[in-house]
Amino acid sequence: MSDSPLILAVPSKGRLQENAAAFFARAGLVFNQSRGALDYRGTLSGVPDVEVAFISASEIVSHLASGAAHLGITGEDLIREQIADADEAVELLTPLGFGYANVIVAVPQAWIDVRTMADLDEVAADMRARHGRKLRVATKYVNLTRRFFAERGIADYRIVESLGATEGAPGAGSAEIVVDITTTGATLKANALKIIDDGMILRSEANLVASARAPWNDRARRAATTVLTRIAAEEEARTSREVRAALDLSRVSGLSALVQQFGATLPYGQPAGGEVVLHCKASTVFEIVAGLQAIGAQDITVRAFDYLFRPTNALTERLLRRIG
Ligand SMILES: Nc1ncnc2c1ncn2[C@@H]1O[C@H](COP(=O)(O)OP(=O)(O)OP(=O)(O)O)[C@@H](O)[C@H]1O
Ligand SMILES: O=P(O)(O)OC[C@H]1O[C@H](OP(=O)(O)OP(=O)(O)O)[C@H](O)[C@@H]1O
Ligand SMILES: [Mg+2]
Repeated sequence: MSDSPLILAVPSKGRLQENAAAFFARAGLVFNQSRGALDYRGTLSGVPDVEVAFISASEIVSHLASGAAHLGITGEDLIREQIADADEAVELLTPLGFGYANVIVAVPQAWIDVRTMADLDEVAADMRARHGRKLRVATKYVNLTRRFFAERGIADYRIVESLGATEGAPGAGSAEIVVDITTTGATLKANALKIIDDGMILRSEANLVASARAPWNDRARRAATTVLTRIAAEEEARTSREVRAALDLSRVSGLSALVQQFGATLPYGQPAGGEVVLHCKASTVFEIVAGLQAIGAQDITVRAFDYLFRPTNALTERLLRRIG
């Protein structure tokens, strides 16, 4: 246990699989799945001390909660649903820009007078009073639903646990309303359902998540640092540019002002021999070029990188702060 490897849990199927694999590939992290595509375990090419677990997005959450995995990619919806003390158990290191899904409350379109959670509360009370029945909510997000309804003071309802095709429940007569995830809205539409105006429970996306309960021995820490450093270097590269120019050394004071104004850096020091190399945010590049031209710079080039390794990175810092 004291020198167990880093366990990295990666979605093996479903919506997140392809995006997660592409995300790691961009960071130069390539999986080796020795015994074919169904194999549950793998390694990372050229990164020692990492064991990759290929499991479903929902299993990844269980592994992170128990400490059976150190790092994983999964949806925030599943984290909030499956872990009661999520903020103690895990650290969301960074959102990943894919796997967007909203957890929402939806009712039949035919309920034209029901637009808000307050309207829904009235419907529920009414059903209880007139028919002695509770409003049935079909969902697999049982905990998120209970929390959200309680926060809004709605108590006259009953959850019908659903394991799939949740949106079909009202049509099938097994529930009146649903709580589920939606991305395009196509499934809701196909089932003649509409979202309640203030019925947004959670805006979710895929996250890179660390377990606070995994055995963070030195070997696992070192491996995690390698993985996170590459991920951060890819992200840093994507949002940064290098600008080079020929600059008369008498104009260097103008350069310092420009660097400061746009939060750029001179990573290789003050220009020597008339050549300037600066790094800046991609979004500021043309303003910096204009600024350089204004102080007489010539032959200005702008380049993107594959990776930009800074002395520290936010991902590693966040992990180390959390696991101590
Ligand atoms: N349109 C979407 N529908 C479902 N999940 C989505 C969608 N968009 C993003 N996701 C994210 O992907 C996660 C996993 O969903 P997915 O349906 O791929 O799981 P799964 O592993 O196939 O499990 P299951 O077979 O139970 O659906 C969701 O919890 C959510 O975070
Ligand atoms: O808003 P949309 O873009 O239509 O997507 C939402 C649908 O996608 C998911 O189901 P999935 O296909 O994963 O099937 P499942 O219910 O078996 O998980 C989710 O449970 C919704 O039913
Ligand atoms: Mg699904």
